[in-house]
Amino acid sequence: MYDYDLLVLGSGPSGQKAAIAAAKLGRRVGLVERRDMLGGVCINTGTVPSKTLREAVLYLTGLSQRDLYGSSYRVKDEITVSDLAARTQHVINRQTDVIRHQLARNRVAIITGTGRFADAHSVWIDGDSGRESRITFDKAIIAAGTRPARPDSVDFDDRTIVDSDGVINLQTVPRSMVVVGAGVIGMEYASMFAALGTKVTVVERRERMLDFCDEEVIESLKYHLRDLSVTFRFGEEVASVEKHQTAALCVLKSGKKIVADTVMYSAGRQGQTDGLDLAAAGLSADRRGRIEVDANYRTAVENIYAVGDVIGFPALASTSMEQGRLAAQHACGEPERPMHELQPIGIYTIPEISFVGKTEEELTDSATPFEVGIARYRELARGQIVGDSYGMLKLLVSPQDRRLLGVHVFGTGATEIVHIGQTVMGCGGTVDYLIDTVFNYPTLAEAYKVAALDAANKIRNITRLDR
Ligand SMILES: Cc1cc2nc3c(=O)[nH]c(=O)nc-3n(C[C@H](O)[C@H](O)[C@H](O)COP(=O)(O)OP(=O)(O)OC[C@H]3O[C@@H](n4cnc5c(N)ncnc54)[C@H](O)[C@@H]3O)c2cc1C
Ligand SMILES: NC(=O)c1ccc[n+]([C@@H]2O[C@H](COP(=O)([O-])OP(=O)(O)OC[C@H]3O[C@@H](n4cnc5c(N)ncnc54)[C@H](O)[C@@H]3O)[C@@H](O)[C@H]2O)c1
Repeated sequence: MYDYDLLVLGSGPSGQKAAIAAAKLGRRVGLVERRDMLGGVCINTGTVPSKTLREAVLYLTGLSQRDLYGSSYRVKDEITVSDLAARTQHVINRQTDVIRHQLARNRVAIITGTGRFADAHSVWIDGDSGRESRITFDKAIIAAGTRPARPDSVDFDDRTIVDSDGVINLQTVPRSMVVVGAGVIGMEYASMFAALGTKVTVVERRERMLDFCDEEVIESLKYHLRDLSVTFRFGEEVASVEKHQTAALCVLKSGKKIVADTVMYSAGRQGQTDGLDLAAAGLSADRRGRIEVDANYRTAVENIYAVGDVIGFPALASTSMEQGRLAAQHACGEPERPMHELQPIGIYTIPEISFVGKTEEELTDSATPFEVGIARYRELARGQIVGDSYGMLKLLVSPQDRRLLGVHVFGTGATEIVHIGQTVMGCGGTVDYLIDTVFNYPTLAEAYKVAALDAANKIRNITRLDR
């Protein structure tokens, strides 16, 4: 008999949910994780620390209250790294505790150490004691996640030249910072440091940033960040980053040089598969360390699954959890429904962005007619109360069957209220539901009614002429 019915490698969102789902189905489950990494990248270095840091920044800088109390309003004048770190560490500790208890009460055995395949039914565990132990399993789920990519041309020292793991351990709030890569990670941190008063320069190889989002929303984000003194260098590639005595020097391919106290390199991530000895199990990974899977998250080896960031796009905590649960259900022979195709995106820049469904650009490219309905927070009582004068909600509506095709939100609570639109869309609802329903007042959710009426009015005007 095998030691475990199911062995999960990695305790990030996908690994946790996989382990608990299998345990609920009565399987004997083991979960392998390195020391001090319970909860994965998500809890320890990625999602949760960055989102906690953002809350601390928003609170201490008083940024979100300045519309109400004036541009000099601050909760604390000199914000130190320890002010920020205290809150982050508190949340990490609490969340780690929650995960440990959840796993324990579901009788998932936590095996501390680094796993690598011995063959397709066993792994070696290196538990730091100098001796490896061997564990056997019937089925395995690889949930090993990713780490920041670290090119040789960048002189990382984890003090002045950091990646997104190192940025949460900076010793001081830098006066100036270059952010390499305007992806989600780059833009979230660029927002936070700009809010703290750091002079941020963002260097991005492409001509645009976050091009999967609504263009108007990204224009608004750029406007807000420029207002916080952020400089954008689009269409520019970083050739190398050099460490000097007191600062770092960023050399661009165009010949430009930028000096900054800190450089944060956030230009992509790499699957953590190099230490797994995949070949021993009959598996392989691509150049970026990713493992290929089928629609059931099964790898090329029948009893081994892979989930989360290690399988690539969309590489989000939100989707990873679902992948883990679904893979475990499949591995346990339990019937399951596929993940709903409508998946939200939440980007925690300052201000935040969230959307679900199509963008205007996608609809135009596919020659799908749509009408736009807009609500501006400054016209909502709740928008005035919270002091958000820039927020907006945009609905993309089909003039043919009146269904919602996309929901785009920018500003306070965007990542929360997007789910109202997602639910309507997911249940096949139309703009008429939003018109006919009653919303609490005063709320930001009321934006849905305002935008729905706006879209319906425009559709009516066109239909009248078009008869
Ligand atoms: C800065 C940042 C911010 C982010 N913000 C968001 C966000 O706001 N929303 C969102 O949805 N997503 C966000 N993400 C993405 C999110 O963190 C990931 O999608 C998610 O953590 C992936 O989960 P996972 O299950 O693949 O494992 P991960 O969280 O990547 O964890 C993998 C774990 O596997 C362990 N492991 C690896 N190899 C082995 C081995 N051989 N033996 C034992 N253990 C091993 C590692 O130690 C690690 O703990 C962010 C990511 C970063 C970096
Ligand atoms: N809120 C969220 O959901 C959230 C937050 C953070 C991260 N994440 C996830 O984490 C993953 C990684 O994010 P990321 O931002 O590191 O990667 P990314 O690949 O999305 O972005 C990297 C950016 O860097 C640019 N780039 C690459 N090399 C460059 C160079 N030499 N010079 C200038 N620009 C360069 C690329 O063009 C790209 O735009 C993503 O999958 C993302 O979805 C999600």
